[in-house]
Parts: sequence; C-alpha cells; structure tokens
Amino acid sequence: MPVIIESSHQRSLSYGLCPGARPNFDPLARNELSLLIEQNRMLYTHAVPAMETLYQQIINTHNMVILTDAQGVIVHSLGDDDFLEKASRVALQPGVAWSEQSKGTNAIGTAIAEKTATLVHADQHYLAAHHFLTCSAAPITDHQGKVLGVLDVSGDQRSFHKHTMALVRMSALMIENQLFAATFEDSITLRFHARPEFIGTLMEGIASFTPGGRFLSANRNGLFQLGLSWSALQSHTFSSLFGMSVSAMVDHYRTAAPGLLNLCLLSGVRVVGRAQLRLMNEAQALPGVRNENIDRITVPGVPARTAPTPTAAQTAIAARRLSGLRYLNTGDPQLEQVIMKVNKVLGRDIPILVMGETGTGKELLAQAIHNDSPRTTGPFVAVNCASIPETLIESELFGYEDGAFTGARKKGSIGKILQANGGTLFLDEIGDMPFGLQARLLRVLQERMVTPLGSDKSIPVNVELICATNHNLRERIAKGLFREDLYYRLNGLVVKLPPLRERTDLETVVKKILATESNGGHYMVSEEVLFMFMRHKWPGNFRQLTNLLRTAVIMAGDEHEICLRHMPDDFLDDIDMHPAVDAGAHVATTAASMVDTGVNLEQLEHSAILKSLEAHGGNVSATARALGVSRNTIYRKLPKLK
Ligand SMILES: Nc1ncnc2c1ncn2[C@@H]1O[C@H](COP(=O)(O)OP(=O)(O)OP(=O)(O)O)[C@@H](O)[C@H]1O
Repeated sequence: MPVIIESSHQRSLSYGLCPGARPNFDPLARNELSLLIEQNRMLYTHAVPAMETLYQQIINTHNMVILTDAQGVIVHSLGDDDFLEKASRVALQPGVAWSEQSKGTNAIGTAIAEKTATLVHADQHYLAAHHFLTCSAAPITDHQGKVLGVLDVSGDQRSFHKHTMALVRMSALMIENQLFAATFEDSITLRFHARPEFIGTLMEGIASFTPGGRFLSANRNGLFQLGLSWSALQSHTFSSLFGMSVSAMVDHYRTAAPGLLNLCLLSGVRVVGRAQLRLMNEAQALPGVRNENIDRITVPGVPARTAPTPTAAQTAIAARRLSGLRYLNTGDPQLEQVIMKVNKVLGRDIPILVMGETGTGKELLAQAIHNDSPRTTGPFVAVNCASIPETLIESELFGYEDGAFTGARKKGSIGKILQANGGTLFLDEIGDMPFGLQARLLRVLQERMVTPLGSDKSIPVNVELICATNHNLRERIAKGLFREDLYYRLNGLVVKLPPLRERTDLETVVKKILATESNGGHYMVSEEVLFMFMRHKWPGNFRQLTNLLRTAVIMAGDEHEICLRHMPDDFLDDIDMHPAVDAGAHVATTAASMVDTGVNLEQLEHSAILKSLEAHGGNVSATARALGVSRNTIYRKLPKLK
C-alpha cells in the first residue's frame, strides 16, 4: 500500500472510525448548502466550466466529477451516478462531507490532508462501504498555496482508467490559473516558460507584480520554474527575478512588432515571456510611462483585456447559474412555494406577475427566472415604469424612427421591447404604467408585433414577460387606473414575495449577504444584533438590510463580529428597545391577565418569549435557558412575534 494511504489509514483509526461502519451520508440542508456555495462563489464560478469540460472527456464511463470546499464538503457534482446503488447516490451529491474525519481514507479527504493529488482505489478506502469506488482527487489552491477545495473524479472501481488522475490534475491546474488571473487582474502579469510553444498553455509559469515591479505571487508552475518558495519570493522584484527592469519591458512593447521577451532567471536558465499590463489608477507609478490622466493603460501589442475565450463565456454561464432560482432558496417556506411554482412555468411562455413590497427582491427573482430559463443566453432587459417620465416611456419601450419627435436621436432607437427580443422583458412597477400606454402594451403582447413611434412598419417580437408591482392591481383597476384586460394578460402566474419581516430564514439571509459583502470574509452578527434584526420591520426589505450590513462590515473592520456599536444611529433609533424588567414576575403577571382576557396559548407563548427576551437584553441563549427551550425554538417563533 502506498505510504500516503498507510498514514491516512492511521489517521482514520485515530479519528475513532471503524472500517465496517456505515458512513453517514446526510447532506447539508438546502439553505446551508446555498450559503456554502455563496462562501465559495469564486471557486465555484471558475470551477464549474472546467468540470463540464472534464466531464465531456469521461462521459459514459460511469464516473462523476465532484467539487468540494476546503473541508471536503461537496458543493457541486455532475455526471453518471448510475454506477451507484440507489442508497449510495446521495453520497456524491452536494452537501455531503468527504473529509477524512467523517469518511476515513478517501481521495477527497486525503488530498486535503496531504495537500497533494491523491488516487484512492477500491480497498484502499478505509471504510469497507467505499471499496467499490475508485477516486482521483487534486487540491485546488489559491495564490498563497492555501487549499480552496478539491476536484475529484469518482466512479466504479471496475471502470478505473490510469489517465483519469492526469486529467483531474490538469483540470485543477486550469482552475487555479483562472483564479490566479482573476485575482491579479489589475497587476503586471508575466507568462513565461523556457520553451516558447508552452506560453499560453497549462505548462506556463505566471507571475504577478505591482506597477512598481514588486513581486506579488506566482502560480504553481511559476513557483516551480523560479525555484524559490513563495515566502522567499516576497523580497524579489521583476528585475531581480527576470534580469530586466519594468521600464525596459514597457519599452520592448513600444516597438513596432514586439515579440516574446527574452529573460534570464536567477538560476541562469533563459526563458521567454509575454507580459500583460492592466493597470488601474496606478498607471502613474509605472516607470517610463507618461502620465496622461489615464486610468487604464494598454501597452501596444499587449491586449489590455483578453478577448472573451470560450472559457470566459463558460465562466459567465456558470456565474449566471449561480444567480439562479435554487440559490435564492435559503429556507423560507413562503419563498420555497414561490420558487416551486415559478419552476413549473419556466420556458412555457406564461407571463409571470411578481408582487411584493419594495426591496423584497422582485428584480432579483426575475433575473433568476431568466437565468434558469431556456432563454438564458438571450438578453434580460429591465424597465422601471415608475422611474421614466410619462412623456418618454412610450419611446423608451416601443422605440422610434429617425426624427420621430423633437429631441429624438438621429438614427432612432429600437426600444426596450425589441432589445429584449429572444430573451426576457422585465417590467418593474407595472402598476405605474400610464393608462394610455397600457392599451399599446396589451396590443404588443397579443399581436407580438411592435410598431416604433413615427413608423408604419410592425416588427415581430418574441419576449418572455415578467412584470412586478408593489401596488394592489385590483384596487387600481377598481379606481380606473389599470386596465382589467391588461391585468388578465399579465397574470399567467402570480407570485408574492414575502417581506423580510415575515421570513423565517433571516439568519441564513444575513450570513449570505455578509459572505457577499465581505468577499468571503468571515463576518457574523452578534446574538443581540440578530435579535434586533428579527424584531425590526424592515420597510426597505433587502435593500435596507444589505446597505446596513455593508456599512457594518466596514465599521467592524478586523473585529469580524458585528455588534450593536457597529449599527448606524438611525437604525438604533428605529428599534424600540425597552429597559430590562424582572422577567419571571412580569411573564407570570402578563400570562395571568392574558388568560383572564381569553388570549390563546400561542399568543401567550409569544408574549412570554418576548418579555423574557426584553428582560435578558435580547440575549437569545439566556432567554432559551430561562424558558427551558432551545435557541432554535426561540428563533423559529420570533418572526411571528412582530
Ligand atoms: N435574496 C436576496 N439575497 C440578497 N440580496 C437580495 C435578495 N433579494 C434582493 N436582494 C438585494 O436587495 C436589493 C433590492 O432587490 P430588488 O431590486 O430585486 O428588489 P425589488 O423588489 O425589485 O425592489 P423595488 O420594488 O424597489 O424595485 C438589491 O440590491 C438586491 O441585490
């Protein structure tokens, strides 16, 4: 048995695992999984296209391609799970943990423990239940060598192929290189190799530098070619590593037809390289480049931004999928119903009407519907009917011909409806559409033709329509402000987004927003703040919560726990915090008087929790202890208290 497997078996034993034990395949709850994906957003976005390419190479071989986070929890998997027994299918699904601690020796867990690509075949697995598997895994590391996750191919051990490991390694390297390029987008990046034909391939070294030439980081092959550790490289510069100053390199690209750079490594090995400069704002710091108030410089012959490659397009598709419906689902039952209904009409040409207060995420939902629909590669065009002056909304929507009215642009405009052709048109605040225009919109929807202002030609149009409103449209119909016939044309499926104060997943939502706002940084809110959030009415819903958390993250700085002192004063003013009272006595008296007045048990329970929380200054743990229930019970019951 290879040494690496032997030491892993010893570790598995020390974790108290028994080879004959039945593994635990319980996946994370859906809301926990969306949070996990949110926290690993960058890895996920860059890995999914590479996983799809990898899968194309092993399709029909009874294998699955798996991506995990740094702890070995699966965040995405795709492929043939037909080789698995029904009961084991769940094992390779998102949300299941494959760390050594939970599953013993296995390719994912062992690759994380050993920080190296690992093959675990058949009975090399610690648990007998996994002996039917063969798994090849490679860690994906960031620019500082920290493991971000693992890429793995798992299949039936009878389908073992010796090339699989090499494919997995190459794909992991591809993901690392893309992550590296995305991290150092605004730096000097040098791609280098001893052989010119390897520039632009997975074998190239990549090193990044500040505009002044200070070393920032290098990818795996870069470190290998430079022959120095990451920490030893910190004191180096472009010129100390490659024997050429940054200004000489810039001069090279000023020549008429600059070829590859001829460079010499510290070891004396000669390499060739191609530099990319994408310097934002710091252009002035670059020696030899004139300061002409430029905030992005392009060196002739060097593309400032690489043209979109198929991989970039795939990355964009993955990013779109990441904003799909399943990632909005963070555990609130009302929202779950909305998503379930919307999923049923996807791609069926049924207009969707989204109701909800301001900031409840109506536009985000519309975008997610578009991203998950078969029209995802088409345009998504949003029009806010309330924010466009009444006199302009007609031309904005329907377009106009050259010179149709005074002030019109010379060449006319195609209008938002035609811009959305082949995609989705999202009409926000539809209730505010001027009455006169409602008839025109209705005609477009019925005839599927648009006639621009000043034109006598009708142009066919094919759009999926999503409308949103925070008005009660029936009331507006009754007042003669909204056409009934248009209402019936729009309401193919009507869904209502719950306001934040009614959502039961506030804690998950807060974590998700914090993960996004802090770019993966690990911020959390204190119990006291969470309690306040649960009592707040949130008139601005997500918009208000997102802004508040954005500011709080900045205020908290290095502290990572967001407390009351990080909250803005106006928010604190809004919260009605009563002084603490003797909880027990107060609860008992209130309960007695409530029973007298015929209040039901649920109201009594709510009142007791509320009073106790007030008495404990909002401390949920202390309240739970005082009332003899779990913290979760308090959280579950809190939203109903408002
Ligand atoms: N589920 C969510 N998670 C995180 N942020 C969200 C969520 N839903 C909405 N937001 C954020 O809240 C803000 C408002 O969302 P959005 O514009 O979709 O709401 P809306 O209901 O269309 O608002 P309005 O009625 O004012 O047009 C946006 O910044 C959006 O990114």
